[in-house]
Amino acid sequence: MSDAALDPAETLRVELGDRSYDIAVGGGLLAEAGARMAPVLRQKRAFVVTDATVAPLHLGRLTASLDAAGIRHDTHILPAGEATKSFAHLESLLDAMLAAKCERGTMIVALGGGVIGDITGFAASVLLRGVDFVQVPTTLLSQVDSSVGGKTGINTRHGKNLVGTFHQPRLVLIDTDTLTTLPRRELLAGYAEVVKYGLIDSPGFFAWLEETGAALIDGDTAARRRAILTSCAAKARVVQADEREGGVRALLNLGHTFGHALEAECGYGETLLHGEAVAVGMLMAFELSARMGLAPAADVERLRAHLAAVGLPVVPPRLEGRRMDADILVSHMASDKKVADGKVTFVLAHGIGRAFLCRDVDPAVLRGVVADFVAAS
Ligand SMILES: O=C(O)C(=O)C[C@@H](O)[C@H](O)[C@H](O)COP(=O)(O)O
Repeated sequence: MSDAALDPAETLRVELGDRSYDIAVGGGLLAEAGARMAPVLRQKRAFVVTDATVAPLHLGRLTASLDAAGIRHDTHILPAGEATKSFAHLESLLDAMLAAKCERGTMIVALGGGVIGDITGFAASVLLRGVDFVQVPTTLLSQVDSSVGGKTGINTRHGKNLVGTFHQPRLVLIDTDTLTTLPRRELLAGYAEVVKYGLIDSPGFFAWLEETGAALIDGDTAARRRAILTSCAAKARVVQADEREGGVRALLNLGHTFGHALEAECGYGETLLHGEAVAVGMLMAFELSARMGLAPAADVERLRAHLAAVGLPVVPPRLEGRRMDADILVSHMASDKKVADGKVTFVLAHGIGRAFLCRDVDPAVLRGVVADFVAAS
């Protein structure tokens, strides 16, 4: 069933003063993209960025809608995958935008998953000192998380997303029908970020996911839409309260300090997808909380059981048959953006739905948690 068979698209608003924008969620929205973008265009011109996987699936519908709305457009296709979030691809993308003679009024459109949204948003934020962009996320992960909130960036050899900007989109257009072509592994990776919102401050949502998660993953369109709307609303609330991560926004990073360390060790390839790393990372954060006497062990087991039940990883992968090195993983955490005065701020939890920030993690307990997860791999 297409999501279009449900109610018409629903719209949320991210209130950020003159940087406010709508998030439209519904089935069939790609076909309406041109008309929906029209009110936020400064000129009838767009530059669409996508990747080699998404282009054959969805680019035609988007460009047809731009044609129908009389919006002239260029397109640029990047390779698919996390490795695309690099200085080299940023340079080639900016070069293509300049070669196409993009102007300050040209709308940059990111059509794809988190990688495309992050690098395209970054390019838009520096092109001609900043131009507008629209997020058209096509993966569950980008629909529930990365397309909202204005974090853009690329990875460097020092770590994940270490170079980037805050640059809010002018519109987020979520066509839930794009999930029908998403490989199950990608869908699951995005589902990890959905679970994250339950863990942060919504135990009722987590309980609903325990009931509904499997059906959602198997294709229940109403459940998918509800999960996307709930996640985007939760993210919008946090971003409105703390746009540039001076405090509470760091809660959205639950699982990411561990997750980014795992991704760095895996080399940003197909070995471990971002959402998979976040799944393992969230469990590590809960285990650390429990070992510090801050969270009930029963909640750690509840989280482990749910992640395993839907098919997400609960231990780090092996690399070419070998276990990762716990000390190297801990050393990656020193590059976390939440480091202040040389100390990492961790997102821990007093239990499901009760995340908080903690600056006082005992290094020996942390090392023990990482070592035990690695040993279980
Ligand atoms: O939007 C945020 O803030 C988040 O932390 C959401 C994360 O899920 C997302 O992966 C984000 O890109 C990570 O940000 P980073 O600052 O840790 O690179």
